[in-house]
Amino acid sequence: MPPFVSDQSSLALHKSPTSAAFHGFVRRLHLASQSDDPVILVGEVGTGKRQSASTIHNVGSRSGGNFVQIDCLGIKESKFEQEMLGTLNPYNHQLRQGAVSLAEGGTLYLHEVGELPGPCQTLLLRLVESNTYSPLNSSDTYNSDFRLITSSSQDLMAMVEHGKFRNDLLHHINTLTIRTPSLNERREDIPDLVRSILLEMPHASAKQMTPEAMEVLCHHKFTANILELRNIIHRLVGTFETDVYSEHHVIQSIYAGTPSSKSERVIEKKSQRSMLPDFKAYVSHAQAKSHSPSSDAPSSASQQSFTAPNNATYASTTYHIHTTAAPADDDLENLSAQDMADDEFLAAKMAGQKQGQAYMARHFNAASPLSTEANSVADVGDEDAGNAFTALKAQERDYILKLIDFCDGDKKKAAEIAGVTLRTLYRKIKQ
Ligand SMILES: Nc1ncnc2c1ncn2[C@@H]1O[C@H](COP(=O)(O)OP(=O)(O)OP(=O)(O)O)[C@@H](O)[C@H]1O
Repeated sequence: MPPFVSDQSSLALHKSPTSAAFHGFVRRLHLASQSDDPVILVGEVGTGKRQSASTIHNVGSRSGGNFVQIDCLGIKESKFEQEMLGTLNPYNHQLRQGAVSLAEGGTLYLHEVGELPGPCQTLLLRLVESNTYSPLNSSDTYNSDFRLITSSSQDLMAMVEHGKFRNDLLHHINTLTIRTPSLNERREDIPDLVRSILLEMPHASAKQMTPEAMEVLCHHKFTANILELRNIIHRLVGTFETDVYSEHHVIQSIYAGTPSSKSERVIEKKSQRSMLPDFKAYVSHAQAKSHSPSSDAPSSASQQSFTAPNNATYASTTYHIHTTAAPADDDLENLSAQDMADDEFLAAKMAGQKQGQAYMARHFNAASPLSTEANSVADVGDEDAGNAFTALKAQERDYILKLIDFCDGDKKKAAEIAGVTLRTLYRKIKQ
């Protein structure tokens, strides 16, 4: 593929960004656009490195020239040389221009420069040291005049330490280093990004999302950043025939990716691994909601049950999958005030008692996931109270075990969702 000469649109530098991370980043892009020094953009996959390079070009003094980009991923030495320097046809003496010539007066952008094989790194070093080049098959030497922008999603310093990247080349290309923030660091920008992605798509500009759908998206743990967000939005538009997307549509779009390449498959797997417990927690709440007698009523309590208790269901953005050590048995014997409050809460959840409902309304504003069964138990007469109590304990234990299962064994997460302490959770499954 020949070097790509692009005039693609820039990030809107004049638009005031929402998040502090993006604000600082845009300011650095703006400063870089005012200089002519080499820039290296470092950041995770899909954070907008390519787009940022084109922005620096479009806003800077070289915008009258071309923005020429070469993707260094998997490029072979001979190909890189041809693409960079151009080739003189020995038969008709026609010169096929390379990227260096095309970028004259403009910008040369090398995407994922860390992927360049050793000999290509040497070629690039010679070029940036001498500012001259000779096309293949030609003995003529030309002066080069381009601004160099590179990008990397790898740690080039570590690559230098491991002998995989030339130290001297790194020092030629990293005069200005700009880190592209990950989407997880700038979640406040997601609604704006969603709108701009929808606006770009044919027939999608009027589409909307419910607040709950946007909330799901804003709490998703992105592993491929804006690239992943774009895919989710495109999948939404391409899959569901509706003008307003719900959280169910969004969740399905997050999980319904059908990756086409090996690398995308890896990304998708990672994404699924990181989201699974939160998703399962969502499912458990959705199921509980649909079994609840009030599930169809659009009351604020049932609407909020997705985020309650403690906003823990999927609101945790730094959720890690891990196993949690159980407290020692002795610790479980001594009940604290919190333990007793938790007992009261769980008992209320299971029994549906009046004061329990008040307790839940006061503390969690949540509908009980077991309210159907709980109400039926609460209806029994006094003489059956002992049996009912034993049944409740069994249901309570069953509920917690199911919750732990939904959370892939993560008891801390299960405790968060149940709205009790980890200690209480252990006590409940032991009894
Ligand atoms: N500010 C933005 N607004 C809307 N879309 C954006 C923005 N920045 C990037 N994108 C889109 O996100 C996708 C990824 O951007 P880009 O290719 O620039 O990222 P990258 O870091 O170079 O990715 P990769 O490392 O995967 O090649 C592209 O489709 C791009 O159009």
